[in-house]
Amino acid sequence: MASSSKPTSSEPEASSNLAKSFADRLSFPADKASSNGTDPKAPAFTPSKFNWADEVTTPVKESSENTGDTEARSEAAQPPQAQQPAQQAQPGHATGSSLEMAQQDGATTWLNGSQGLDEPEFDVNVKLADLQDDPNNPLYSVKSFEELNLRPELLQGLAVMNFHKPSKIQERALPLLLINPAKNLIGQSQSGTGKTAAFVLNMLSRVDLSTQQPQAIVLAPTRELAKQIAGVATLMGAFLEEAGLKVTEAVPNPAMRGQQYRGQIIVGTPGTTMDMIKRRQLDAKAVKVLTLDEADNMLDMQGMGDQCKRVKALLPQNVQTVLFSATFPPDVLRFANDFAPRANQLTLEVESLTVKGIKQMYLDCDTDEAKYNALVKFYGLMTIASSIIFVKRRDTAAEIERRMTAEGHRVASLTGALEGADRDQVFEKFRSGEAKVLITTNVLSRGIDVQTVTMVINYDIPETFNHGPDFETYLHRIGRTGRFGRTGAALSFVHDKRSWQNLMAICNHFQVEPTRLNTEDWDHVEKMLKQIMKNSRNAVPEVGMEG
Ligand SMILES: Nc1ncnc2c1ncn2[C@@H]1O[C@H](COP(=O)(O)OP(=O)(O)OP(=O)(O)O)[C@@H](O)[C@H]1O
Repeated sequence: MASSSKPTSSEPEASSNLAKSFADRLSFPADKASSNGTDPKAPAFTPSKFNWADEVTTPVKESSENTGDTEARSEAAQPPQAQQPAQQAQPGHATGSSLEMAQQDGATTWLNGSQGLDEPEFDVNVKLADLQDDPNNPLYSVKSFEELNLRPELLQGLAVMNFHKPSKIQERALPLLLINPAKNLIGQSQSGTGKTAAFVLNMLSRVDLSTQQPQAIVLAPTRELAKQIAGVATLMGAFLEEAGLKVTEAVPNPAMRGQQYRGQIIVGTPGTTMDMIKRRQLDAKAVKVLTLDEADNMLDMQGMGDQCKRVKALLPQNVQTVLFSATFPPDVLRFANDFAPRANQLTLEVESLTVKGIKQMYLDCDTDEAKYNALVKFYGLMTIASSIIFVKRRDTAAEIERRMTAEGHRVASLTGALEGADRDQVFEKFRSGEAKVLITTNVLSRGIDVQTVTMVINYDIPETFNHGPDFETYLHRIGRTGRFGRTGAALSFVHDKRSWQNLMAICNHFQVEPTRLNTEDWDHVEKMLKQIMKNSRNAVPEVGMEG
């Protein structure tokens, strides 16, 4: 539901007005004197579990290295290891097994195919095919992949993945990407709408398979996301393997020390990719496509912008530059235009950015410690298929992991404190379903595509460095659920004036009105959650896109 007021800045005064206007509408004190679920006088909590997992959405896939723990940013601490998630194909020599996987053992659901949808109890009105028939939906498509003159082997790959029709971003971006002579593209589309397939198909269409010299490079902010993209390219190109297709990861990996990086498609993090080119382990002379996924994050000069610029400077001048993200804040968009000059652009208005299938809620707590109690109550209330808890700091992640494990929950925690092999292992534990709850920092806020995720929790509201609201991170975090037309829920915890103001500023920015869950009455919370999920499943998402 869109609010009528226009988004404003994160300045304290603007925020407190916002908070007040929300408070008026939601009967909630703007100064957050706060009511609460930790109140000893609150009605006794009786956990009559309902099974969220049964009721909500679907299957599994893959993952992401980056951004922001509080203590450490980014890719810096990413040593080695190339362990692949059990279900993910081994880039470079993947295809036989990936195809087998695609054809048996429920792999089609893992491959996200539209026919692989395992419809939840309330999901009667939300069928992927229906969503792709709605012109207002970002998944809408009237055209077919066949019309794009793709290599026949790619059509076979798409069919195996159960990609029957292109989504709106694919339908619009692909003709622009595939045009000859190649043109640069800046593409924006909501989270979970299929941007990966768009840029992967472009690369797979352009590479010359008679040589294994690198010809296309994708840069992603995290180890996990690079691996995920490599997995998609390998699967989509499975039928080209015989013709010589090789997809190679450029993430920290001791096994590659001194080795040559071969393969037409290289998917890596910017630091490793740059190092490999500089050390001449990666011959970039023939590279004709450079793609940046999560491009606004990648071009952020406080983050990886410098590394990306340096990689680009090492490539041939006429390289096709392709930038994709769900978010392009205006200042980054200007920078993106310098990085990808004269690019065709597909962008969205800010009010179109949220995925309507994601129900947004918040819980009000008295103190930081009260948030933990509320978290535990919340998890006691229902069984959630898979969920991600986003926190600001590594030590918070470790503490929640310790306490939830002690309470018998199957949790995993992945922060920048972990390195290569350990990261892969923890993430695989979550992706495979062995751990139902992933506790993480912003390191995994972007790009991860694990379809069983039905709930995202903002234990800490995402903040910028100066403690203002971080709009983009919020959007990417909640976008870990509600993938490709599925429904999901996002629950944000507020506990003081700043967290409250930041959340309200974020909601106003994206013109959404979050539902307040009243922690004074957990039975009521349970009823509301049931109702919310039921309604969100019956709602048909409506989002437009500018051409
Ligand atoms: N045409 C299609 N038909 C069916 N499923 C698709 C299609 N295109 C993409 N998907 C599936 O949709 C899911 C989301 O796709 P993807 O990860 O590319 O989203 P995204 O737009 O890159 O999201 P984010 O902004 O979060 O990175 C994936 O599981 C993918 O396999």
